Parts: sequence; structure tokens; C-alpha cells
Amino acid sequence: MKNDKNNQKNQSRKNKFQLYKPRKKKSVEEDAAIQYLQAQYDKIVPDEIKTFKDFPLSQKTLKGLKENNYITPTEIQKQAIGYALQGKDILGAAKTGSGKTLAFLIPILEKLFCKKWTRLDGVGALVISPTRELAYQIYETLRKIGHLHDFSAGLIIGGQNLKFERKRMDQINILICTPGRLLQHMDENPLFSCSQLQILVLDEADRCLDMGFEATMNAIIENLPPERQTLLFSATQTKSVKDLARLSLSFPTYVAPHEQAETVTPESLQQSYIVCEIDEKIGILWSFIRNHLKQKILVFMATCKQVKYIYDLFCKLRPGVSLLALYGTLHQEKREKIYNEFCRKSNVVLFATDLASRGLDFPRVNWVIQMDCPENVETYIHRAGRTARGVFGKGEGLLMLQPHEEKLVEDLKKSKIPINKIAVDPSKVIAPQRKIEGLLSDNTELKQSAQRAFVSYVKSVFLMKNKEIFNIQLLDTDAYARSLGLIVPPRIRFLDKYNAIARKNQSEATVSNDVIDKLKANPDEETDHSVDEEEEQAEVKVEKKPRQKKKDLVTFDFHNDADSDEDEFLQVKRTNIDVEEVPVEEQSTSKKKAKPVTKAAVAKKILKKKLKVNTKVTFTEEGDVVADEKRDVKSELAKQFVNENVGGIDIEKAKEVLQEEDKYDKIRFREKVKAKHKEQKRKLKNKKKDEEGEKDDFGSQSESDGPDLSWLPDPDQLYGKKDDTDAASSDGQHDGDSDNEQALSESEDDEVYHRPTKRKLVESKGIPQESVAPRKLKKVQDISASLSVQEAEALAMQLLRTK
Ligand SMILES: Nc1ncnc2c1ncn2[C@@H]1O[C@H](COP(=O)(O)OP(=O)(O)OP(=O)(O)O)[C@@H](O)[C@H]1O
Repeated sequence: MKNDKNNQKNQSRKNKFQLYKPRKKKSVEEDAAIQYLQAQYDKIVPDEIKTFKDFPLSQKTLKGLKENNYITPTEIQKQAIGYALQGKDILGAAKTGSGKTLAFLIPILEKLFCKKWTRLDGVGALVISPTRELAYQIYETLRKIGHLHDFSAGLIIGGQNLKFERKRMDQINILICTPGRLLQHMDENPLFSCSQLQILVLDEADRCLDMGFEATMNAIIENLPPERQTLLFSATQTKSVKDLARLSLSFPTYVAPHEQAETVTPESLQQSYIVCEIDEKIGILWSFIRNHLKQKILVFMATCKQVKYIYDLFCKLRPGVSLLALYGTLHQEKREKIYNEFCRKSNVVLFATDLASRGLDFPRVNWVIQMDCPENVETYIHRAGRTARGVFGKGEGLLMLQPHEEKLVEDLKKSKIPINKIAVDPSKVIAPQRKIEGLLSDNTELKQSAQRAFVSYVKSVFLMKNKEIFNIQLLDTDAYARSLGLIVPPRIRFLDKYNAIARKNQSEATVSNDVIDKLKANPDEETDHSVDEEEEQAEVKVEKKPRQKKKDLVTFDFHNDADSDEDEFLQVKRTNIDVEEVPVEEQSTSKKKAKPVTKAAVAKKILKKKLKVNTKVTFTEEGDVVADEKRDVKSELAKQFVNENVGGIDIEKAKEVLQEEDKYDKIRFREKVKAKHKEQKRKLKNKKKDEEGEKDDFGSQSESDGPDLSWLPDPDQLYGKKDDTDAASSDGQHDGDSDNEQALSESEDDEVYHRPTKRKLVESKGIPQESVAPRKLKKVQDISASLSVQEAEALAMQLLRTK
């Protein structure tokens, strides 16, 4: 035994030693590898890179890439990875779908690997994305290529469990996040610190740095150490010196492999546009979907409410293909589900807001349709770039423009976007207008949704900066409402107010631009195409500039529109827009100065009339007043109480009066029940008499008396004799025997209600022939014998119906 123990001890020592020794060896090997790799960084020549192996990358990264079939780097990867490994700040710009994600994920992995980063070192890399879906996608790519490394990665986005995230924040090495949620953790979570940060990445950098995120991003940057590497990537890159200065980038390396290319969009993307009236759009979209049932289509619209309505409407119209809708006001879980579903399916249509326009890598999208005009060229590029992605991707884009929006095409062409005008064959357009109107007339919810969609679209047009293209005066709102199925166009209150002010100032355009400028300049009131930042801005307490005094402002009370609830997307909920105040007197122009009607004045007026309020008088057809027993008071005490009429309520007295009145109520109720009973008895007696007189006449009964069941067998013979309780609970069609009557009268007095019990058939599946009264059978036979075939048939039908 002792020997055994010694052996075990030795073995365990040996094991420990063996475990420890290779580790040391491994560590030494790793150091050597790191040194070797780092020495190669300066020797990287992008043009000589053919495969990822040509980069000085760690084995773990190379293996991760190979496992996912990433063999040959794309242009942006060839150029950006080298500079990033050298530790330079980068401004990366490349076409949509050209592989920018790997261009920053590979340097992140390598940098932390070379620094021998461990869990205990905290956050080493931060990737900020403007939307949750994009953050999730980046996180998934990181997991795929980086799973052989020992770093921990975390996805921190709004709509998730904050507590759960909070506990784990201090252990995360690579953090993928949206700006709002990140700032929330920075502000509220003492465990979270970015003081060790090595590398900061902004994906869709121009979006992250634009006005929508300005305050949040500034606050985040303040919390980051200045001595870090910063990488900015986008298909439409910012070169604004102001933006770069905010990020403390002084001399970043600009990497733009496609700058000299003939087009800014992928070559394999075929782009066309059509010009149509606003009320033709739904019909064209519907017909397009019906003609492309075997394709994967992504449809962009301007607002969440439009997406929601068109989705609900098309679902009801059943186009014959799966439909999905993705927009910011959806619950996070649902958003994830829809995102994954659209990735997975191949014959499907997704209606989306610009939430889905940037960065999302949906596989094999055949068509991108821009149903509403994009805000600018950049938005067009990102939307269209959801198709024709990756090395072999192909796809088509279709833009729908109204005649006055066609000016955008000039801008697109100037920006090197090859787009051709095509015409729609009117014979192929089937607008389901009648069906839509029918659906809306039946479904109030859908109608309200249509109204909301209408108002939200008009608002979005109103808030667009480029007034040459987005001119609210050129928008045929009535036609648009009709196309949505709304016979009566909803009222657009904010527009009425705006028009009133514009008319007053007689310089509509100036006011319009002024209003919009101020809306956009205010971080709270930006109009944007992704809801994520809005939700997150709301979650985060960002210090804001003091607002202008309320006195100086005219309110555009968008959110109080009766026909629209808040439009998250547009962020026009806030009411104070800096517009010159219009004096109240001026607004009420020619109207006579009316005395204000106060509530007190109305009350006085009523009192003067000495109306007896809360009284109900019923009249007969002849115009005589019908006495209302229930309302007329009976007791002396109550009469006295009513006559006193002292004003105010004496609760104690009222209680006494009620108790007194209650006695009369009970008497009245008893009388009523008795009367009802008398009536029932009378009916039963009449019925009995009728039966005796007209026993053989099958069709002679009035409907109110119920069917004649006298020819049926005697239930007592058939089921055996019932006990008293059964008799008491049998229904009124049973012969009015005394037991029954007695039971009924008992129930009246006790005010107990009995429910008739169901009879069971005593082991019988049908009515035995012999139990049918022979006299009745004979009668039936006699009658049928004397009838013709048709008459017999009619009689049989009548019998069945009565039965
Ligand atoms: N080296 C590569 N080899 C093969 N496929 C690649 C390579 N790099 C990236 N891809 C694939 O190309 C597609 C587009 O990549 P990614 O999403 O990174 O593009 P992007 O440039 O970020 O696009 P966007 O500007 O729209 O955000 C992805 O499906 C990705 O897997």
C-alpha cells in the first residue's frame, strides 16, 4: 500500500512536471514566433501578397482563416492588414462587400496575440458598429476566425440583459458593441474600464461619426486612452478633418484600393431606376414580387411604420412567397430571428428600413429595391450594396423615383454609380387597390397602421435636408393616401402649422431650411435611419447643450398628432423647434376677440337653467311619461333626503337612505319574480290545452311554444322513474306536474337558481321500437299511406326539423 502511495505521488509529481515543462517550452516557442512575426511587419509589400499565408500571421489566425475558406485576401485586406500590423492608424475605404470586416479583425487578433493578452488584462480591442445586427455579424465572424486564440470576446448591444453583461464586462478582451450601450456601461459599470485599450475600430466610421452619434461618440472617446491604434472603415469613408481630430488621428494612412476604379459600386451589381408617380409604387412593388417568387429580395422604405404597414398588408394579400420585416422598433429577439431567417432562406422578401442598409452581409440577395428615395448618394450605395457581395456575388438594384426626385440620378452618376433608366410595362402591373381598400374597411387596426405609415412618410420627406429632391410641396399626399388604401387622407397637423407659419413669413424655403437645420443640429432631434442609436441615446444620459428658452420657440407638436403615435425613427417627438415665434394675436387674424370660455362659466350657465342633472325620463309612444320604478324613491326618509337638496353629500345620511330603499327594492324584486312565474304557469297550461286539442296536427304549433314532442315515447318509461330533484330541475317543456311547480316556487323564495341536469340514456343507444306509443305510430303510418311520394317526403322533412 505504502509503495503504491509513493508511486502515485511520484506519478503526480511527474505529471505536474510534464505539464509545466511543455508550457515553458511553449511559451518560449511563442515568444520566438512573436519576435519573428513582428520582425516581418516592415517587410510587407501589399502587391506581393497572394494568400493569407504571405502575411506574417500567427498559426492560430491562419488556421482559423483556412477553416472558413478564406485563402486569398481581397484588395482592401491586402493593403490594410499590412499597415495595421505595423501599428498605423488607418482610414479604410472600399466598395461594399469587399471584405473590410476581416481587414480589421485580423490585425486585432494579431495585436493581442503579440502582446500575449490574457483575460486578466481586460479590454484590449474595441469595435464600434452603428447597428446591433452589424455588431452581431462582426462578432460571429470574429468567433469563426479567432476561436483558436485564447481571448474572450463579448457582444454588447442594446436590448440585451444589462445585468448579465455587467458581470462579465471586466473579463472581455475584444468588445464588439453599439455606441449607446458602450457608453451606458462606461457610465454605470464600475467594473468596466478601457484604460488598457490597444486598438479601436469604427466600422461604418462615417455613420458612427455623424451627427446622430456625435454626443455619444465624443463621450466614449473621452473615456479611451489616447495612445492607442485607431482603424476606421467604411464604403463611404469620412475624410473630415474635424472627425479625425475628434479621434486624435493626426496622420492616418488612407487605404482606398478602389479609389481609381470606374465605379464606386461592385462591378457585378446591375443598377436601374424607374420613374413613377407615388400612387403607383405599391402596385409596382406588388407586381414585382409576384413576378419574382423564386428570388431573394430586399425592399428599403423610409420609415418603420411604412415597413410595418406594407408587411402586414402584403401578408394579408398573400403574394405566394415568405415575407419578413426588419425595423428598429421591433423587439430585439424578433430582430435577431428575422435577421437569421432572411440569411437562411432563399425565396423570401424582406421589407426593411435603413437599419439594414449598412454592413449587413445577407447571403445571395438577388434584388435590392429602394422603394423610397434614399436620403443621399451614400445611403444609396450602402442600400444597393446588400447584393452582389463578396468575391463571386452578383445582384441587381432597382430604385423607384417620383418625377421630382429624378435629380438624384445626376448626383449618383457624378459619384461614379452606373445606373440606367428603365420603364415598367404597364400591362404587367396589377395594383391590388380594391383589395387593399376592402381590407382596410374591414380591419381598423390595419387602417390605423396605414394612417401612421402615411404620416411618418410625410414627416420623413419634410425632415430631409435636400429640398431640391425632397420637396413636400411637390408630394401628392392625397394620391399617396389613396395608394395606401385610405379613402380620406389623414390630417397632417405639423404640416398645417408649418404652412401657416411659412405663409406668414412669406419665405417658405428659408423657414423650411432653417427648421430642418435646427432639427438636425440638435442631437436630440436628428432624423436618422437607424433606430439603434436613438434607443441607445435615450438609454444613455449624455450631457446636452442647454436648450433655447421655451418662450422663444414655436412648438411642432408632432407626437400629439391624433393620427400618429411617436415615430421612433424620425425622432421628431420633441416639440421645441427653434422657429421664430408668431405672436398669438397675429395668428388669430380677422376673428373677433372672443371672451375665453372657462369651465366655471359653463357651470354657471347650466346652474342658471336649473336643469335637473342625471335624470332619465322615459316616454310612451303617445308622449306620456313612464314612471321609472327603479329611480323613484319610496321611503319617507329618501323623499325627505331628495327634497332637502343641500349640496354636497352627507355619506352617513345617504347610507341610511339606501338601507331604507333597499327594503322596497326587495319587495319589488319578489313581486317581479312571482309575476314571471305566474306567466310561466299560464303558458304551460295553455300549451297543455293546445296539445289536447290539436294532438294530431303536426305543424300547427306556434314557434314560441316550441316543437310538439308529444309523439315521443314517455321519458319515464324509457329512463325509469326520476327522483324529486330531477323533476325539480327538468325544463319547462316537461308536462307541468306539481313537483315541478313546487320546485320552481321554492327556488323563487330562496332566490336559488337551479340548472337543469342532463339526463343520461340508461344503457341505451337508441329508442326501442316498442317504447314508441303504438297509437302515435299507427297514426303516422295511416297518414303516410294516404300521401303521395312528394307529400310523404315533405312530411318526413317536417318531422325531422321538428325533432
Ligand atoms: N478573403 C476573402 N475571401 C473570400 N471571401 C471573403 C474574403 N473576405 C471577405 N469575404 C466575404 O465577403 C463578404 C463581404 O465581406 P464584408 O461583410 O466584410 O464586406 P464589407 O466590405 O464590410 O461590406 P460593407 O461595406 O457592406 O460593410 C462576406 O461574406 C465575407 O465572408
